[in-house]
Amino acid sequence: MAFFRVEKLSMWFGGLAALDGVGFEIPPGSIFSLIGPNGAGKTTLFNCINGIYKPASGSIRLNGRELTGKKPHAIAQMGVARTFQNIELFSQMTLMENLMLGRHLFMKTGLFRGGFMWGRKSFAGREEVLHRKKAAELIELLELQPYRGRPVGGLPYGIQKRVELGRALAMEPKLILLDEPCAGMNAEERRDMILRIKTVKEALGAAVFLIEHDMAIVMDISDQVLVMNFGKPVAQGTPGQVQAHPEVAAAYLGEDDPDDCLA
Ligand SMILES: Nc1ncnc2c1ncn2[C@@H]1O[C@H](COP(=O)(O)OP(=O)(O)OP(=O)(O)O)[C@@H](O)[C@H]1O
Repeated sequence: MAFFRVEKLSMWFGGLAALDGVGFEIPPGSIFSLIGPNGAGKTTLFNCINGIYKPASGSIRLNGRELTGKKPHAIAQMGVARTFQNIELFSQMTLMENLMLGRHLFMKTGLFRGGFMWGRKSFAGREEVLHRKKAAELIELLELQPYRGRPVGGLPYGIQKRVELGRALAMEPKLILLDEPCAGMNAEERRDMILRIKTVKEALGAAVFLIEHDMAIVMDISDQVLVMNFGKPVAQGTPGQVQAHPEVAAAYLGEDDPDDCLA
C-alpha cells in the first residue's frame, strides 16, 4: 500500500480544468516538491488534499484511507497538516499558546480551560501538562526557546514562519503541506527554513509536500519533484531527472534550454 497516493484527480472551475487527471505517489518520510508556472493548479491541489475543495473526481489516499470528501478538520486528524503562503498565526498569543492550538486536535478537554479550571492534578490538568511538554519539545527542536513566552505578532518574519511550521508539527502530521514556506524571506531566513524542513524529515520522519518557486531550494532539498502545467503533470523524478526533462523548461518557464531555467 502506498503511503500517499493521488489518482486521476480532477477539479473544475466553470469550464476551466484546474486539475486534469493528476496522479502521483509520495514515498514516506521524503521531501516531495511541486513546481509549475502561475495557474498550474498547485494551490488547487493542496486545497483538495486538505479538504478545502472537493475534487470533481479521483482519489487521495493516506496509508490507504480516502481523504476526498472529508472535512479539513478530519483530514488534519488523519495526519495531514498545512502551512499557508501568508502567516496565519494568532498574533496576540504567545508562541507556546500558538503551538497549543496545534495540539487541540488531541485534547479531550477544551483548550487551556481544563488546566485552569480544575487544577494540574485533575485529568484535564494532567492532559494540558502533557500537551505543553510536547509543545516544549517542538520549541527546542526548532530552536525557538528565546521566543517562548512572547506574543508572536512582534517576532521577526522568519521566526514567525518557523512558529507556523511548529504549529503544523504540533499536530504530529504524517504528511505536512508547505505552501511557499520561503516566500518573502531574505537569504538568511531562507537558509534557516531549509534547515528546519530537513529537520522535519530527519528528526520527525514526516513526509514534506512543498510548493516552492525558488528552484535553488527545490533542487537542494527535494527527493522527488513533480512539475505541473495547465492542471496536468508534465514530469516527475529526482531533481536531476526533472532538470534534464525536455518538456520541463518550455512548460515551466517558456524557454528552450532547461539548464538556463532550472540551474
Ligand atoms: N476559486 C477559484 N475560482 C475560479 N478559478 C480558480 C479558483 N482558484 C483557482 N482558479 C483557477 O484555477 C487555475 C489554477 O489555479 P491555482 O491557484 O491552483 O494555480 P497555482 O499553480 O497555485 O498558481 P500560483 O503559482 O499563481 O499560486 C488558475 O487558472 C486559476 O485562475
